Amino acid sequence: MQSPREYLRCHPEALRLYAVTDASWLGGRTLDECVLEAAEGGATFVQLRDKRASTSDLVEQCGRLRRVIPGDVPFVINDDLEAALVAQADGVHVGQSDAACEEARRVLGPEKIVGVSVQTVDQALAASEAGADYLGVGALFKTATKPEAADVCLATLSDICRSVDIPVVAIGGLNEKTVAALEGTGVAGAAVVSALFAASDIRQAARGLKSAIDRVI
Ligand SMILES: Cc1ncc(COP(=O)(O)OP(=O)(O)O)c(N)n1
Ligand SMILES: Cc1nc(C(=O)O)sc1CCOP(=O)(O)O
Ligand SMILES: [Mg+2]
Repeated sequence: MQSPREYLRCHPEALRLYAVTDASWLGGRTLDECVLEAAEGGATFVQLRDKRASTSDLVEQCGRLRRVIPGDVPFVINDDLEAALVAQADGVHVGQSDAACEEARRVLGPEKIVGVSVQTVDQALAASEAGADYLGVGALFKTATKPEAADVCLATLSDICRSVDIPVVAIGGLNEKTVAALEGTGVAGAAVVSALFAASDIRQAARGLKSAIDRVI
């Protein structure tokens, strides 16, 4: 059977509509039902992101989410290497203040996906050299989900895409309208939190986002 890492290498389009969870946008709905709706609407990749959850909470949430996420949709955990290892997630996403990419690779092994957040070309080259499978670049637009996120302009995003041969996803303030700005940048996809999980109809929001992304990428 193909490993998650090998699957992503063969199917970079799996990054097109990258759903990042955030429990604060769910408005009383369960995470499981929201992620199921996102997947049914066309989300192609899922990241479990819960900055307040303990490792054991993440492992438990991961077990429940795995049951609703289709088998061909890669599923990674944000930040927590131990949770990703214990829960047997498809991989982990780490930022510049988290465990280093090399450490993530050492802990999870050669078959899992390691995604790395970068904001500059130098960081992108370093992450690629360290064995990252894809890069997350943001924040492209201001976002209430993470108001403290540093700005990255579209020119830097394009430079990063040109400088590495691994796929890049953009993140930060992306919605059905703003994804149009990604045209021509070279990104493989858009990572989205609130435009999916704050929507009253998540399935419909995912469909709209997927169509909008397919028009520009
Ligand atoms: C796809 C994707 N890109 C970027 C990030 C941000 O990661 P990081 O900088 O580590 O910040 P937190 O998400 O941990 O607050 C991401 N999570 N996903
Ligand atoms: C989790 C995260 N990381 C970012 C970064 O720039 O690294 S922006 C962000 C939140 C994105 O949320 P929304 O889709 O609601 O704008
Ligand atoms: Mg992080």
